[in-house]
Amino acid sequence: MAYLLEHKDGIVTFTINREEKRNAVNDEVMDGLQEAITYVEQNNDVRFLVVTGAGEKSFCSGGDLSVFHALETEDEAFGMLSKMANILYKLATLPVPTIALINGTAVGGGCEIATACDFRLMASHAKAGFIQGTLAITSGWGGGTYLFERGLRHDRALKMLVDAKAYDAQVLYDIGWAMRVFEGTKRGALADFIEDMRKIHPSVHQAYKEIELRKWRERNMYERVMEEVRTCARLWESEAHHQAVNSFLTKSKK
Ligand SMILES: CC[C@@H](C(=O)O)C(=O)SCCNC(=O)CCNC(=O)[C@H](O)C(C)(C)COP(=O)(O)OP(=O)(O)OC[C@H]1O[C@@H](n2cnc3c(N)ncnc32)[C@H](O)[C@@H]1OP(=O)(O)O
Repeated sequence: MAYLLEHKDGIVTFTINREEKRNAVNDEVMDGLQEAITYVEQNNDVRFLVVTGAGEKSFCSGGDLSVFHALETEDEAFGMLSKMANILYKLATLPVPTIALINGTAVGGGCEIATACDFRLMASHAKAGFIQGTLAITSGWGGGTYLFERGLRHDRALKMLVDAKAYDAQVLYDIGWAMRVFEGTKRGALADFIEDMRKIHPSVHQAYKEIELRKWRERNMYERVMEEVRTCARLWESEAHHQAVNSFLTKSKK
């Protein structure tokens, strides 16, 4: 199974379960994340949604290039990108707090998933970055748009995007992208992080999230996310992008 879904003590945990592919996202993972979101929407006893990856090496390495390299044109790319962008928009606008429990490398779309969550807790050995630029594309699942809304200084957010490289956890904490850097188990880090929040009535959490979401609606977040998708789709069909993906896939096979 490409993902695991668990509901325990009010916490729904969605785990991308493709360690051998560094938890890359394929259609099954996308559908699983949608399933997790629908479950949270329909069950009032869910207090938190946690997204994480199996193992210790990777949180998520972004879109599965071995599958999505088959998408050649702008229209083909738009189909895949907008599917995940819509799912991440639902994740980002859930009424319960969402937590990216970053157990290992989070790059490309993996960094976008983490940015769509309210909070990012990072293992000290983990790295994260919007490395899409190395593939001659921009972020395409809405992550760039969320990044500019996450309260980081504008120059730091922009630098993350244009550097297109993975940063250490401590750097990401220093610039305000990661809220905590943890040693030890992710279960322990999560329990510690939600200890105070747990004591607060869920209606209060929902009310605060609604304040933030009202601001997002006023700022046309959904339309901006879809514009990001279109931009990425346009770059996707370039020769530079297809060459960069081929070069990654060929290197992997050696
Ligand atoms: C499509 C949407 C777009 C977006 O909108 O954001 C994207 O997400 S683009 C995808 C961006 N992601 C990448 O470019 C990441 C590529 N992967 C890596 O850079 C590295 O694999 C890693 C994540 C830094 C991990 O490095 P390492 O620990 O050294 O592992 P390997 O490189 O040896 O990988 C092991 C295994 O996994 C396969 N793999 C890794 N990432 C992907 C991926 N994104 N898609 C498909 N397959 C992936 C890799 O090919 C290896 O496979 P084998 O050679 O068969 O063992």
